[in-house]
Amino acid sequence: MDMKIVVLGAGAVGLTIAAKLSRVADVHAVARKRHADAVRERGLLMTGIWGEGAYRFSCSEDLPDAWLDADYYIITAKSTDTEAVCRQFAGAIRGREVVSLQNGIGNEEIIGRFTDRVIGGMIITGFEWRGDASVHVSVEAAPMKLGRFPSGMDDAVGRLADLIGEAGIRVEATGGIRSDLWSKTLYNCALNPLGAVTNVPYGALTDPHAWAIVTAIVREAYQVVEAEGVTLPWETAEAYLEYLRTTQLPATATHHSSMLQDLTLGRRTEIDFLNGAVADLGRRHGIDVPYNTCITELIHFREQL
Ligand SMILES: NC(=O)C1=CN([C@@H]2O[C@H](COP(=O)(O)OP(=O)(O)OC[C@H]3O[C@@H](n4cnc5c(N)ncnc54)[C@H](OP(=O)(O)O)[C@@H]3O)[C@@H](O)[C@H]2O)C=CC1
Ligand SMILES: CC(C)(CO)C(=O)C(=O)O
Repeated sequence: MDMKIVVLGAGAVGLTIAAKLSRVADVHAVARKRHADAVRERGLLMTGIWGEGAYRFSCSEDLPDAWLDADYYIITAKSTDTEAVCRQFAGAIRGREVVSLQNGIGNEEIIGRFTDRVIGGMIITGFEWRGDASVHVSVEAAPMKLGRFPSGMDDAVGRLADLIGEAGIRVEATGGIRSDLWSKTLYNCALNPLGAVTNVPYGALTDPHAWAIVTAIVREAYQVVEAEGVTLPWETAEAYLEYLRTTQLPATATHHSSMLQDLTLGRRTEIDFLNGAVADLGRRHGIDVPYNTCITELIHFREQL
């Protein structure tokens, strides 16, 4: 019997993941009406590095009863909507395997208030809207990571990773997902708000003036990660900055951060789950976090303009 997967809050990331998974599993995506209508009429249109095509799968604004026994519920709404999505589908996700495939720090903790089976996910691939239910997959810096939150490995994580791999997506299961979530958060904290306030793609941030700010943001965040007891693959902030500049940045140099896209569309950003979370935790640990505090305030100011 095929595995049953439900994607909740399916937008650029969620509809594309649903499309790929629909080739190897039974999939239902909960999306906004205009996307759901388009998926039903002509399928999700995908272009870019994950291949081209029209993918048909079950998609609606609600969660039909037939999907209340899904094996996995994957949340791909913006972090700002995690709480609302969990509340809306609380009856369905209680006691179920729920995966967060979102950016930032705090989503898994929110989901953990609604189910005791939380899987953390980290994805470092670019998904851009090209129209209703039409997504371009632009860049990819590393395989997706999946792991039991806050730590550990088990069969449920392994089975999901195998399925996602079968669907043709690069993925690795890990026993230390918090490390991956923080690694991605460092990347987003370093690049997203600065790219958003200056209206440039990531690649432009290697300019020495911009890089000085990136460096300060990362150094503060590094102290916070250490205080949180999370071990990252790089021993020091400087080692991470070198990896960011020479490996991660070139792979995504042309990308305009999702935060810039949010500001352009007049939407709330995920800043409180990125630099805002770093600033909050820093204050709790007694660490000075002026750069993360400043860039968080700046983004909140821009959100209102
Ligand atoms: N885009 C990217 O390249 C990447 C994004 N990410 C992360 O993945 C997450 C998702 O990003 P992305 O896909 O770009 O975001 P999108 O805004 O494209 O997708 C989220 C979708 O969920 C919808 N939604 C929210 N609540 C509900 C609900 N209750 N019922 C139905 N639909 C709902 C939103 O609708 P509405 O807008 O109307 O509220 C939106 O269409 C974020 O955390 C992001 O940071 C991670 C890696 C890459
Ligand atoms: C660069 C990218 C697309 C990588 O996942 C990202 O995280 C973002 O724009 O916020």
